[in-house]
Amino acid sequence: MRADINDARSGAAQVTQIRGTQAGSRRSDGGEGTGGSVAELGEFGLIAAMSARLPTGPDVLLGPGDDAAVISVPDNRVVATTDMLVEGRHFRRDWSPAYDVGRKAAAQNLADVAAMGAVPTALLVSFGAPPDLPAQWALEFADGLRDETTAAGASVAGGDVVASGPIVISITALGTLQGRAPLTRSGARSGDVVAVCGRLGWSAAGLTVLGRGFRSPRVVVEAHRRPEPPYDAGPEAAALGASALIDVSDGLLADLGHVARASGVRIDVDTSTLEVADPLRAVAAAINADPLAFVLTGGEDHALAATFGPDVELPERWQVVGRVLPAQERGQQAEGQPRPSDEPPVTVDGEVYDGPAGHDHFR
Ligand SMILES: Nc1ncnc2c1ncn2[C@@H]1O[C@H](COP(=O)(O)OP(=O)(O)OP(=O)(O)O)[C@@H](O)[C@H]1O
Ligand SMILES: Cc1ncc(C[n+]2csc(CCOP(=O)(O)O)c2C)c(N)n1
Ligand SMILES: [Mg+2]
Repeated sequence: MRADINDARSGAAQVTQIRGTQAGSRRSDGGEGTGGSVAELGEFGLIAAMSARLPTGPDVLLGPGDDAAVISVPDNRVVATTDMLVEGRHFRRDWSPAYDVGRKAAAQNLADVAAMGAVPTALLVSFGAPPDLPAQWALEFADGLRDETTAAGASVAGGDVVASGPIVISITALGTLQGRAPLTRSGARSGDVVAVCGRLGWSAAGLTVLGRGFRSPRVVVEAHRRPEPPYDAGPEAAALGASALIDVSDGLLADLGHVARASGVRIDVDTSTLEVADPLRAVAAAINADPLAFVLTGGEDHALAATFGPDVELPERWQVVGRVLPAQERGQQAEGQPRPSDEPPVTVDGEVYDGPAGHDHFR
């Protein structure tokens, strides 16, 4: 067993060596960053150029270069999640630089690991690109991936490249629970409070601005291009004894809906507790909309939303925004009323929210 690990470790060192050599030769023969397309780089040139820019840390025993990676599993369990980004659906090349798409692609996946109360260890990155994509785009994308992954303390263990129509990115993130129990969506209990750590509505406001052909307020455009999930708040929530946890990717109401349904409870959000930052107000005013809609239903900021028992003392960055209520009893329903399972599981100031709760890819 020990010997295997040692073999794998020495293998990883060799791979690093090979990657360094390949990247070096690419650079010296002008294949990288000279304005050529990914087709000119070729499949293996692209892999070499991208992987030379990506980080491998101690959990990756064998990184890019072989048929598969070998990653250590410190506590005998691995947290695994996968997410896609499709050009035109999740990002536009004229709205976001490649570097930011790399950061966002990593962030979206790393946040899902954090949302289990876990710490990310490694990413596997699949990248589909049209052959005429400038190689520089792919390399800057890799730089963004590298920086976000490193900031979260993880590595890129491998991936795949393929020719595609629009750019398609599929990332699998792995993580470790470090001996803790996973924080699922199903543990919320009536009497708990709902608390959020991170920004809400900023990315949606940025998307609105970009969609109307503007580039300001700059802070919301930046927030849309480059989310900043509070990764360490996931394990923190676990340590505080949270009962459920989720990242807000589709919208607060939509994602709290997942928690409420999985837990068999209702949740009421108290809008008086929600911070509506000035840039969100400015965007809403410009389009004659309600800025609260950004906060309640905007996705892609990847804040973490948790439920905690009422007696848990929360650090300042966790803002209590609502409470968990018992599921409505069937017996209380008047005849002809919708069955409890049809009731929206999340209300806003005690009322059913009038409008979509968040993003739905197929609606
Ligand atoms: N094609 C699929 N096959 C199997 N399971 C799937 C598939 N698509 C989604 N799931 C599962 O459904 C659950 C919800 O998926 P979803 O992509 O909505 O995740 P999310 O965490 O809610 O969103 P996000 O990834 O944006 O944070 C996850 O557990 C996911 O693994
Ligand atoms: C060009 C463009 N159009 C629309 C959006 C908005 N958007 C796309 S996916 C998503 C929810 C999370 O997705 P997933 O569930 O896949 O993680 C949102 C809010 C965007 N980012 N870019
Ligand atoms: Mg999620």
